[in-house]
Amino acid sequence: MRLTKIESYCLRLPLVTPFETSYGTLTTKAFDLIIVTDELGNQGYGELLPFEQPDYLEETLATARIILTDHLLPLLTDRLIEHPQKINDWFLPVRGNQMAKASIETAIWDLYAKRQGKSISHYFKKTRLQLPVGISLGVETNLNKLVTTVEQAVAKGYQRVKLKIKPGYDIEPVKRLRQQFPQLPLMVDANSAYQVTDIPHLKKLDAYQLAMIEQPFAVNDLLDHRHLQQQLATPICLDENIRSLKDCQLADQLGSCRSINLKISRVGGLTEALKIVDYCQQQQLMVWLGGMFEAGVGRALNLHFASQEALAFPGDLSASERYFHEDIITSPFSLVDGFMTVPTGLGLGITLDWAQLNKLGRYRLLYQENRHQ
Ligand SMILES: O=C(O)CCC(=O)c1ccccc1C(=O)O
Ligand SMILES: [Mg+2]
Repeated sequence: MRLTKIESYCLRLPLVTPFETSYGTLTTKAFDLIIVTDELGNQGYGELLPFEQPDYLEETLATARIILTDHLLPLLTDRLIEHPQKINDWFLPVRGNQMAKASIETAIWDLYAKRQGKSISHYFKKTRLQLPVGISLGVETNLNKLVTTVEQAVAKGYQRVKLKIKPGYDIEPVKRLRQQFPQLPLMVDANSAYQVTDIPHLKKLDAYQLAMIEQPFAVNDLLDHRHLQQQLATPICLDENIRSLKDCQLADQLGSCRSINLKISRVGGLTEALKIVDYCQQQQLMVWLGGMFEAGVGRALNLHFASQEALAFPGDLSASERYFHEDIITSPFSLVDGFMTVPTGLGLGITLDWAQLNKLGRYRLLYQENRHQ
């Protein structure tokens, strides 16, 4: 197949509740919807997901837009695409910038699946149609409010709770939640807020039967994580550290973690994400799906991907209404009786809400084939 047109809609969706992490507070999710069209008129969709600030990872939405238009699209637009698995290799001249790569790679996977008359799940192993999911909660220093929020999440059917922590807000909220919810699958995420000198303090978390502690140390620090894992009974989960299969192998073989938070965008797309799932299965390393405040298109992809039996632990995969007042697809995803349903239909199995896109988005034509060449 050939790409004849590449378009984007720049969007800014205000969050229903501001989300505080160890590094700052997010009030609006800005992202681009990428739309690719082939010579038969089929379309594929992907989300460009970096945050506006370089605080979670180095990439920002602005840098990713430049990488995409100036460096990635020229590697793609004149080529015949036989299979989306090839795209990662074509992108090798561009170092890093995984989220820019993933936006277009995932859009092409969607296009490819539609062209073949298949659901995207067709390309994954052992998928389910209904998924138990988890919720990721920001810092809430009023512990009574925190307990109420968790009660509400549990009542809605979320089956696992992740709490953001930071120095000065860690043991107390965890202790309180454990007292109130003795059986709840609970975990914490520090987003790199701690240092190796905090190890004695972090070891206190072992007392609360946490499912895991996510990314306590710096984004590129496998040695300190290894050091901590050797002294900690609770599994360490890596998020920011893992950008590729190689990163995953290195972390695993060093003993820096026992679990991987896999985000399709953070590892450069579906092809690499699928390789990571295979590796984790072979090595019996736990792997589960994380989130980037995806809107309907990214969330659909996440649902399909997380439906693989290999990702048994409930992901950061909440209903759309928990993040946004309005979405960009016609049937935003909801939680029913504690489960989310994977869409059926071709490709991602969703329908874009064009009225919403035109109302909320700023249109850009990124590429159009010149037929007269
Ligand atoms: O619900 C989600 O989409 C994931 C929430 C989350 O924890 C998160 C959100 C934004 C940036 C980083 C992270 C993270 O997993 O560290
Ligand atoms: Mg994380």
